[in-house]
Amino acid sequence: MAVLVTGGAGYIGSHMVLELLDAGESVVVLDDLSTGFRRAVPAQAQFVQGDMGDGALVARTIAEHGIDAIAHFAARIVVPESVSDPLGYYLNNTVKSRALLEAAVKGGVRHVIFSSTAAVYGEPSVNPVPEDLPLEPINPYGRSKMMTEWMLQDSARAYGLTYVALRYFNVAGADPKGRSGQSTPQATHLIKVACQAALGQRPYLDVFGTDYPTKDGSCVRDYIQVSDLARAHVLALDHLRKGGDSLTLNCGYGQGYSVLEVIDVVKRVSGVDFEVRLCPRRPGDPAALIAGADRVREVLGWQPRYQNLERIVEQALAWERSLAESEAA
Ligand SMILES: NC(=O)c1ccc[n+]([C@@H]2O[C@H](COP(=O)([O-])OP(=O)(O)OC[C@H]3O[C@@H](n4cnc5c(N)ncnc54)[C@H](O)[C@@H]3O)[C@@H](O)[C@H]2O)c1
Ligand SMILES: O=c1ccn([C@@H]2O[C@H](COP(=O)(O)OP(=O)(O)O[C@H]3O[C@H](CO)[C@@H](O)[C@H](O)[C@H]3O)[C@@H](O)[C@H]2O)c(=O)[nH]1
Repeated sequence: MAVLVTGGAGYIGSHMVLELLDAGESVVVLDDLSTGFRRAVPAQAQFVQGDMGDGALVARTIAEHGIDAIAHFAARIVVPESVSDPLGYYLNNTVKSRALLEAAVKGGVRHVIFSSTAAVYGEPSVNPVPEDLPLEPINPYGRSKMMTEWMLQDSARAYGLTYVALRYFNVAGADPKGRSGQSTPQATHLIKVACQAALGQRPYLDVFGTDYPTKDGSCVRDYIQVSDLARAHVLALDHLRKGGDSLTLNCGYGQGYSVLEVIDVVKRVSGVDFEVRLCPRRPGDPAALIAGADRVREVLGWQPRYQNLERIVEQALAWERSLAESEAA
């Protein structure tokens, strides 16, 4: 038995690969390296370079490696890009997920763990957001993910596979042992960008919006540490392999931090008072997104290990330093 990790050369997928290897699993990574990195895949994992939409390649990979479960991370993930290129997003995230699922069903794969997102909720009417809130995504990225959730639901009913859809809130930090982290040079994620500003790799940091109806006017988000998140996937896989039902679970800590609070923590932890510019709102940003986070703990017995923003920022800073050192070498 082996687990196929699509997008395993990317930020979150590479942490899942580490978590699976640490748990003694056989791992095969399928990644087209469009935003991922070959060096992010550890030597103990098998690597197949290719497109998850290539049904013949996926079928061959499933058969050759005896795949019983797929952890499906591969996607395009930049919300504003999905607004300017919706068909590109529906192709990669929805149409190619359909091809992957078809090959999985035909190849007898029993379980799928899917990377969904808080973006399926759009502008939620309540916070913390419960999983059963009606889905009203406000951009093509969120819709492309919602449709894949629907395909999974329908496929589970029709073909008997089981799945866990995990709706991530804001993912941050890096492997505590320094083996992986967020490597995308043009990443737009707040904690990454703030760490780059602290290390002098960016001249300043923009705060997008200071007039939101929140505690200090900036947006509030629930930041979950990436290895904690990967651990939830491993528990989800155990749950399915033991015969558990299909599930949809939020992944967050249930704790919100404003953009200005995050910046304060990055300044304090780094000891650098970098320049911050107050800017107009960024289109498409909901004011607040906090996970209703009880279900994942109750159903999977998930216990976070790194629920501490200072610690998450320390990991992100350490990773940025190591990236800078490896680029300089
Ligand atoms: N980063 C976040 O805060 C966040 C939040 C919610 C959900 N997610 C979801 O988590 C998953 C992983 O995101 P990430 O932050 O690690 O992004 P990432 O860009 O680092 O990783 C995506 C990986 O998928 C690969 N890929 C893309 N299209 C592919 C294709 N057609 N075939 C094969 N490989 C392909 C890329 O090369 C990359 O390695 C995505 O599904 C994303 O939607 C991320
Ligand atoms: O330079 C920056 C970058 C971000 N922000 C703000 O910081 C917050 C968080 O932004 P970001 O880190 O870009 O994450 P989100 O836009 O919240 O989206 C993330 O979290 C979503 C789920 O909550 C996922 O679906 C997305 O893939 C993932 O990028 C938002 O209010 C941004 O406006 C700034 O003010 N300045």
